[in-house]
Amino acid sequence: MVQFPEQFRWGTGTYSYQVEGAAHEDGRGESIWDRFCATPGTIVNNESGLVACDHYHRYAEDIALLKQLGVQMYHFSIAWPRIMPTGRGPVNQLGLDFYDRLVDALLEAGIEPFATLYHWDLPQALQDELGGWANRETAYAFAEYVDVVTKHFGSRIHNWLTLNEPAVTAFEGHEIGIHAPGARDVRLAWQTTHHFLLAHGLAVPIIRANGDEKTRVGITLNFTQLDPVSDTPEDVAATRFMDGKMHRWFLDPIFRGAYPADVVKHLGDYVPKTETGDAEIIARPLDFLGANYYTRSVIKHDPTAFSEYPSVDVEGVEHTEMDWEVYPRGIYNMLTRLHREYAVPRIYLVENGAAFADAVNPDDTVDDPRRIAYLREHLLQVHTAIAEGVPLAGYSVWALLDNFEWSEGYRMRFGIVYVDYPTQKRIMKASGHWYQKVIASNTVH
Ligand SMILES: OC[C@@H]1[C@@H](O)[C@H](O)[C@@H](O)c2nc(CNc3ccccc3)cn21
Repeated sequence: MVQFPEQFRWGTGTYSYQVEGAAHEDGRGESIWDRFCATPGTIVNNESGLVACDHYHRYAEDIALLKQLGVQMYHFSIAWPRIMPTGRGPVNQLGLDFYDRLVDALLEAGIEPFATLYHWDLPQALQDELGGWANRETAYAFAEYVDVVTKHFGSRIHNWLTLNEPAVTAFEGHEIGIHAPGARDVRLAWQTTHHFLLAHGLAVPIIRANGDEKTRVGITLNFTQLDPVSDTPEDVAATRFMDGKMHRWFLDPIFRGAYPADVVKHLGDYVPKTETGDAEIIARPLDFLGANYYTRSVIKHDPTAFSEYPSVDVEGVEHTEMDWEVYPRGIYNMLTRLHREYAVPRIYLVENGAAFADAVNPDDTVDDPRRIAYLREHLLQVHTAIAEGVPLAGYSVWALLDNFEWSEGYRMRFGIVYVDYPTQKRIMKASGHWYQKVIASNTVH
């Protein structure tokens, strides 16, 4: 049994496009994910977030679940297309009204809102008019949106995350093409990474100016344990590059003020175009780093690869429904690395969780022992990292609810609460009851 620190905060989360639904309600504009999902063949079963978990209408019921769990914090994202339906200019009051209801209900329940300003749902109008994140202008449009939102919520929301996982939305969305907007252009993908980082840096002083003495700002980056399939120089170099692409390309400009030289060298003339002053904007000091961890990837050299090296399957070890290896030691490695190499002032673990094939029993219960085991093993590693001095302030399990899992649609269930989509009925899974006890006792057995 391990005891977590007195002030350690426990949470969970959801994100706008994955749970809200109400895609055409109350003035919400189209997002690039609406457009992407409408393109046949992009999403399993051609599903979309049009209805999702109907959280837009059922948020009070979902907050009651948060209260039942006993969480102290709740991660959610604000949908830019609800606030500014065309991405710039006119503000949609009904969009602000929804998040007013959500935030006020959270505060009423004694739950700290942790708001992410961008979780991949760019207004489609900006994709049409500017080319989306390929255009530097979109970073400035993001800053305008951030100003509107933080002016409105700055006295009630004190923990802000500018972006969720710029690496994932940059490369899955613009290089691999399995996320919105579905581009497959290496040069464009790397250029978007710079515009995401610029957007982040532009947002930081705006959030502070519109907040108060309790306002804290961060960004959420995703981390995967990366190991070479062998110790050959080629496999080691391929792994080092992928660590650069997925991790150091974002950590270094934010915490060290410059892109990592080895990646810049590798990219050659594919390196993003930047402007004087960008580096200083991107490196504006943060109060905390949000970190997501799920799994390990074992990387193999490929002589034809340039920007993406392949990973190999690891046989004989547990995998989740996403075919992600269960590798708890990786969360310890990630946390201690951030502390050792980047001296991050404070860290929140924003997402950690697993998709398993959950099913409802005849008595309306859901047994998910594999998820309990996954969470327990990762939390034990988290505890070891904290005991070694990592300034981890809180942990949030992904996710509160089963939800729209991007290109996988609804077949992947990450929730500690089961969602029966045809009826929208919520059922707390065994992992939810287990997590409730972890929070109440602040211990993991
Ligand atoms: O896939 C589970 C969650 C997803 O639902 C969240 O919206 C997103 O923030 C999230 N990020 C990761 C980590 N990495 C990742 C890698 C490749 C594709 C998608 C996500 C997992 N997840």
